[in-house]
Amino acid sequence: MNSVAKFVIVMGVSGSGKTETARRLATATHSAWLDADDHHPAENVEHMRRGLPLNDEMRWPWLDALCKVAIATRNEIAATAGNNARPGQPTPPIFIACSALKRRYRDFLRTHLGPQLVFVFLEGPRDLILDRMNNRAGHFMPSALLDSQLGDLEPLGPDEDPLTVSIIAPLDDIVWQVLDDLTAREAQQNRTENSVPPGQKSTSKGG
Ligand SMILES: Nc1ncnc2c1ncn2[C@@H]1O[C@H](COP(=O)(O)OP(=O)(O)OP(=O)(O)O)[C@@H](O)[C@H]1O
Ligand SMILES: O=C(O)[C@H](O)[C@@H](O)[C@H](O)[C@H](O)CO
Repeated sequence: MNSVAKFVIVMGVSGSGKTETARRLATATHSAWLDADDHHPAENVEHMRRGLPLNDEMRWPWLDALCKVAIATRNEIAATAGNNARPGQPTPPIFIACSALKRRYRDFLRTHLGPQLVFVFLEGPRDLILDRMNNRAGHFMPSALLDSQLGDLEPLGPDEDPLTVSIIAPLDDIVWQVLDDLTAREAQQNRTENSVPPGQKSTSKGG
């Protein structure tokens, strides 16, 4: 499948379905996935557990740690793929569940993870998200923090090559919408590359 993206970040507020979506995307493509929640410093998790929203200062070290893990994972996969060399077989992207609420966080992720990064924004009504948060068990994030999450949220702008998906749809539909879009991006990239005269081909596509 798609090789335009090295990383696909599933973003949105708490409870919008990032974890489930990223996990299912990875299963469908036999790829890896990461949950950004696993890379918060312990103080951040404790802060949220107590019902307090994170601020920028608390989010920067977390995003930095996440980038390091994402790059290490990508390198590990590339090394393994190299050992099993299957020529012409592109490496699927790593799927990452990460809130990435603000534009400046996404710019940081772009700077550190490179341009082959696609953001998928899970968009939905507050009441539906609240309901899903209240009905899931064993998560540290209190639903009382949803409004601060919505307050911080800066949806993808038109210049961010946005892929926005409604979370009203069942998870399987969301997964297929994302995969269809990634495939379309891949086809578009191939068309663009094939329209470039030989000798001037872009080298930006990598594995
Ligand atoms: N499209 C959907 N239809 C039905 N249930 C969903 C859908 N998306 C997510 N859910 C359910 O909603 C709950 C919240 O989803 P999930 O934990 O994946 O959200 P999240 O964005 O990762 O939240 P957090 O950032 O707090 O970890 C889960 O119980 C999940 O199974
Ligand atoms: O940016 C943030 O405020 C945090 O990442 C939160 O989004 C939580 O980590 C997550 O939503 C809870 O699971």
